[in-house]
Amino acid sequence: EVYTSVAVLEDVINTETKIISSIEEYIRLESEKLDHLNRYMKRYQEQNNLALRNIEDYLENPLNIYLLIKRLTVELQAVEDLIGLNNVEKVSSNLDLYKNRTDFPTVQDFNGTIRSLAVMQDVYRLNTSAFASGQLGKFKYDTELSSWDCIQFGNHYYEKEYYNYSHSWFEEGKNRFSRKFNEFGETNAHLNYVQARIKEMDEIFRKNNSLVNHEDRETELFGEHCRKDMTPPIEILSKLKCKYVTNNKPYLLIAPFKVEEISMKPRILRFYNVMSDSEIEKLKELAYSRFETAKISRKGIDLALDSSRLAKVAWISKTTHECVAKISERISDMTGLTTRTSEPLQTSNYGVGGYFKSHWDFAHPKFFNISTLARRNNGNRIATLLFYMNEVSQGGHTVFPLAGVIAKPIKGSAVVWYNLYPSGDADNDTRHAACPVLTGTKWVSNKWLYEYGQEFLRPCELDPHATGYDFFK
Ligand SMILES: O=C(O)CCC(=O)C(=O)O
Ligand SMILES: [Fe+2]
Repeated sequence: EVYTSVAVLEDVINTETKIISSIEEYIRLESEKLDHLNRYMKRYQEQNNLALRNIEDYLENPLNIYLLIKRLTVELQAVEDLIGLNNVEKVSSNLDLYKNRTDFPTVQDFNGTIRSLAVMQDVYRLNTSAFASGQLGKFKYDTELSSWDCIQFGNHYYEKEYYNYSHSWFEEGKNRFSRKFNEFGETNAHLNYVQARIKEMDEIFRKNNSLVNHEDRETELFGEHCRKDMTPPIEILSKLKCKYVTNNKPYLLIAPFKVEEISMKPRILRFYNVMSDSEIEKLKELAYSRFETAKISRKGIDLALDSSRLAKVAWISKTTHECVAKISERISDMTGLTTRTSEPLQTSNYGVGGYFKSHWDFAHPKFFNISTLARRNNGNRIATLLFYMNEVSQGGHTVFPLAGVIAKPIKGSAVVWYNLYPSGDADNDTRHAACPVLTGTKWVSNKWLYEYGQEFLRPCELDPHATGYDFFK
């Protein structure tokens, strides 16, 4: 599918250009054919009218007889050939060529796009009329949805039994119908359909005596944080520090890491300027060609469920390019941990309204048999580094609903936290989500470090839930 990545859609626009040329070519061929037929027709008519004026006189002339026979044999055959000339096939085979491309959108993409836009509307509580007239957050685009489009959204919410959203979309569809925002030759049948649905839902509302809205629990949980202002309250803010960190590395004395605490519990840090613009461009390029296979190679304890994550991901190993190895070294310097047991870097590009519902990055003992996992892999995901590769124009924040923490994408920065206590116990408060991208796109890279190999770098402490241990000592 293509709607799960905005980057993939860039190519789709070029394919669309080619499709438009194909259709233009078809119209040109068909127009030529019709012009030709028109000329034949005119000649036929002239001759026929002439004959009809006085049939006997007409047939007196042997040349007319010759021409009559000619018209109805040789010429008619030519006309028939012209009518039968199949431009459709020629163009269809061209179109098929484009449609068979792996990045060509399908009807599933169309439905997926509606689904994700609906999540976006729900999370950001976008007003239906405003949304349909191109108002997305603080931006107003001059793109309008038609009556037909509104019906599609209405249907989507109807099927999910989100009746008040459904109702508002059908209402919008009705208004737009009368305001001639309709297309595809919509008829009154559409309007009747919309009115029937509205009536049906009014009935449901009347029976339930209130508006019904079955909001998705997970969406509700992180949505609340996605809508919030990102500045933490002053009493928390005043306790958070920032610092230059060298981690006892001589070369870091010259260019120390700029680190900021963004949460105390769980402890979450943001490192600034830890991925350069050229590294970002390189990673995007490497990721792009790996997006397809990435889905297949997704295995093990990646907890991402397809339905809960709307992004394309690529796994990029250290050996792929020197910049990936460099980033790995930097990660060691930042955390004081080894990357030897880590997973390859995961680079993701979010799709239309792309989001990632609340999850833990580690295999949670509640859902996984940790001892089998530990034997198979390098233990559990001890720490997460989340690199932001661009600034999202609206939305796309990372939120930690249980901790009440919001991290905004800042290009070149990385947000870092431990998923596990020094004892190896899970830190439930690290549960987090990626808010839908409202406008723009979002690129991130994740690095997950594993327990194995960290024994001496991050030793156990007496208190199993000790949080004293830090990335910067
Ligand atoms: O993109 C984000 O903000 C979070 C991504 C994330 O949580 C993940 O990939 O595990
Ligand atoms: Fe995550």
